Amino acid sequence: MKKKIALLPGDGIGPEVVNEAVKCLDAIASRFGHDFEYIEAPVGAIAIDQTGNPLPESTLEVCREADAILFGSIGDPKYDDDPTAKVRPEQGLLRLRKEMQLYTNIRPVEAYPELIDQSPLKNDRIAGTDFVIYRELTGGIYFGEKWLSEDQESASDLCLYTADEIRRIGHLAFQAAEKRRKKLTLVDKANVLESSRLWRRTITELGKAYPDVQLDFLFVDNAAMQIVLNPSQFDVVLTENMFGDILSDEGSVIAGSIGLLASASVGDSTALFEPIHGSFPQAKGLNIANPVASILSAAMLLDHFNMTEEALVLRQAVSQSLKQGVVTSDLKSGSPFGTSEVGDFIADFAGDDSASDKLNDENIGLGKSTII
Ligand SMILES: NC(=O)c1ccc[n+]([C@@H]2O[C@H](COP(=O)([O-])OP(=O)(O)OC[C@H]3O[C@@H](n4cnc5c(N)ncnc54)[C@H](O)[C@@H]3O)[C@@H](O)[C@H]2O)c1
Ligand SMILES: CC(C)[C@H](C(=O)O)[C@@H](O)C(=O)O
Ligand SMILES: [Mg+2]
Repeated sequence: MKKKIALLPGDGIGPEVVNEAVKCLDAIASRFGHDFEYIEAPVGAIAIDQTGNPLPESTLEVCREADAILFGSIGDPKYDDDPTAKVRPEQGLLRLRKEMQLYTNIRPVEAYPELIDQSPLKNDRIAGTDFVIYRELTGGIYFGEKWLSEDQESASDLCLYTADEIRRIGHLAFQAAEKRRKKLTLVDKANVLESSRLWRRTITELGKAYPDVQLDFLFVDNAAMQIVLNPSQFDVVLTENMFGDILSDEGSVIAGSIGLLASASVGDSTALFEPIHGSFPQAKGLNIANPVASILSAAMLLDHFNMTEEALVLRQAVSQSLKQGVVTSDLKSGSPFGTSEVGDFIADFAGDDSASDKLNDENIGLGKSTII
């Protein structure tokens, strides 16, 4: 199959981890006879340096014309350390999500059996954890009206949601729950926020069309605690933009590292696949970043292309790297393996039909049980 993939490596470790994901996609393409064409375009700080714009029109055009977007990460300390900067790398990602109407961000969170002993959390608490966060991605406080007073003594970010915005992600989250363990937890702050009460009313109403799905509600402060205390209670977690951002980083502690968590952003046009982590600027160029989140994002991209077997093979290869300890130092202190060695191992395994054909398909979760 011929597919056009927009590559937006971005800043910091973005180019390094995307490079490993592309290695893996190439291995899959040659094994299964696909033709993946990559079109690279700048975004974030590098795009500001080149054009003054964190999301140049030409990049947006490349994304619109692609069958999928593989995104690295954006962000640079020179902007993080300057609160007065008018143009910021993050605006490139936010505008891309908005322009492409990528209103649903899907972030699977799992306790991997291969890594469970290394988790900072107690094994018996996290064993069997397998949930997916459906994070609203184009509304809420991120996109509401912003202002800073002239004397710079007060500032505001408006959190605005419409029922339609809630319904469209709500449908996707209920459909995911129907295909999984039929439980949906809406996380909000309805005891305080009017926008959260709108979420509760709208999702409760929507739930009537999904009678097989058990709908629960949890305040976000309690949810933050439950995610580390008793994460296996969750199946699909539906939440607004900022709560989803925060809870997914927290969820990565269950997996063992934020360098493992992938995501898919879907909506009305070309879907985008990206790790949940940022540009980890301290690691740039050091060959120490974990490429697995980016590689598992590529597996979600394969699922999106309906290349189910290909996605499974790639996840099996990741699983082998974890089993055999071919991991970066975030997972095993002092590990001799860097970003590119881990990527090579996974790509070689995924591309070798004699190796991965022998494996049992069972228990390969790694973000699989999700509709995208
Ligand atoms: N989607 C994105 O592009 C995205 C997401 C989050 C943050 N950011 C940006 O990234 C920059 C840095 O932000 P931050 O330090 O808060 O978050 P970060 O996710 O970049 O890093 C936080 C910590 O997570 C760990 N980590 C992250 N990625 C890893 C990987 N692949 N392998 C191993 N360990 C990894 C490191 O210990 C790191 O110190 C900022 O400019 C921020 O705005 C971008
Ligand atoms: C960089 C930032 C705008 C982004 C977000 O908050 O959505 C990041 O934290 C993420 O999780 O993708
Ligand atoms: Mg985040």
